[in-house]
Amino acid sequence: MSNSLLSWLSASFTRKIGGLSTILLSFILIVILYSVVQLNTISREMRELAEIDIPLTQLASEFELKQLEQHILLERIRLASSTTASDSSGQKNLSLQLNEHSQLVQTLLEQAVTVASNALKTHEILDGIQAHKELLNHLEAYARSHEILHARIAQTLALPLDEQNGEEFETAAEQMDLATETLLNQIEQLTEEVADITEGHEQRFLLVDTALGTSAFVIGIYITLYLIVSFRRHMGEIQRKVDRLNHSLQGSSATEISLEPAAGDDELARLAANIDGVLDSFTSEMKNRSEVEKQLLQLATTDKLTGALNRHKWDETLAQEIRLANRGMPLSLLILDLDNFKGINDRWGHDVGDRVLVRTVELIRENVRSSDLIFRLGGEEFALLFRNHSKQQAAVVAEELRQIFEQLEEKNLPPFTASFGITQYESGDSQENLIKRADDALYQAKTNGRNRLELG
Ligand SMILES: Nc1nc2c(ncn2[C@@H]2O[C@H](COP(=O)(O)OP(=O)(O)OP(=O)(O)O)[C@@H](O)[C@H]2O)c(=O)[nH]1
Repeated sequence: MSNSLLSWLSASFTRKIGGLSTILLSFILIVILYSVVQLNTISREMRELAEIDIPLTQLASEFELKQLEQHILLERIRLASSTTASDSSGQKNLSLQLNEHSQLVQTLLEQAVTVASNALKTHEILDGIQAHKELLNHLEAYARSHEILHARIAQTLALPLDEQNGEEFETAAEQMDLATETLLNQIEQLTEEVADITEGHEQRFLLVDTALGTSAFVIGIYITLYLIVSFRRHMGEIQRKVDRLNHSLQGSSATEISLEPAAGDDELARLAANIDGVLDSFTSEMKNRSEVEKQLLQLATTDKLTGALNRHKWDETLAQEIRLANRGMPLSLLILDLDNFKGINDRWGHDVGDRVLVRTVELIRENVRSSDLIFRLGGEEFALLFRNHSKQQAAVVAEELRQIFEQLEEKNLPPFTASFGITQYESGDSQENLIKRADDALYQAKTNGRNRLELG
């Protein structure tokens, strides 16, 4: 249980919203289904109530009328017996009317019994089955007692209403009135009871529906608040991190940042804008870094004065080029040393000497391929590596350079010459072997008079 709660808490925002929305929708669906079922039941109850209640109420009204008529008839009989005791034809007439009246009452009773029986057979929803059963029993009992009482009254009326007979008449008449009144009360009570049951159902439905609706509303509010609070919390955290990152990329202090979004700001829009800022800063930072790295690499591998590759790069590159030459790619090495450079320095000064060194590299670069590598080994000594060149091809280039130096006439630059020692990679050569052969050739060129080239 706690595990599933933990996994839910750490689930994605989309999953959380989906889960909570499913709960809310299920709840609302239950409320709707419950309402539909209850409303349907209540509507059927109302229909059934109308089907039973209306005919019973009508019958009850007719009973009331019949009771009144019966009362009047009995009164008339009493009156007739007290005033014209000898008029037996009037009494007979009234007796006949009472007979007719009694038959009408019996017909009404039969109708009431039919209504109550039908209610018992066809209506299943109302809880008033027991009450209807009781009413049916009452109706049947009343019908029997009405028949008996009427027979007793008729019997008394068959004779003159003397004192004894009159008493019997009064007793039977009173009992009939009482029985009719009791039955009317029972019918009224039943319809009220049934109405109360339906009303109770309605109230219960309203209560449960209100409770469910309120619960759905509370869940909805809770979900909304939860989402808002979580959203704001996560958004605040992300915002703070982005701000800090942005400021640290821009080199300012993170503590100076206002963390509250500006009033009316859309948090997501603000976050997107800040991420853009971070990306911009990051991109320019990366650009600066790669620029710096490039500069550092250049400083580490090139000679500051001439721009030629330096001694450190020379060792690394020569080893690499020898590995390639070992696989069959021709490689030639040329070592070039300016002649009597000390004399240039002495005569023209160190700065002029520097300019000669710079110009030497420029001239070399202008006259070799871009794939040929130029190194300053130290002082006024340079090395060139020619890939895919034999030493004869390298000698052609060296001769060109020699002539260029020799013939160079430039303002602010003294004349100068150089000597060249040239060799090529032989199978199994080490770095030292290769360099030594070139050095020896250079030495040879120097001893042979300078401003010349020798092959080793
Ligand atoms: N201007 C300048 N001079 C340098 C630099 N590095 C070395 N030198 C000078 O180069 C000179 C080299 O002199 P040497 O080794 O005697 O050689 P050289 O005078 O050229 O004589 P050979 O090589 O035998 O023809 C020294 O005087 C160094 O001070 C530099 O960067 N700039």
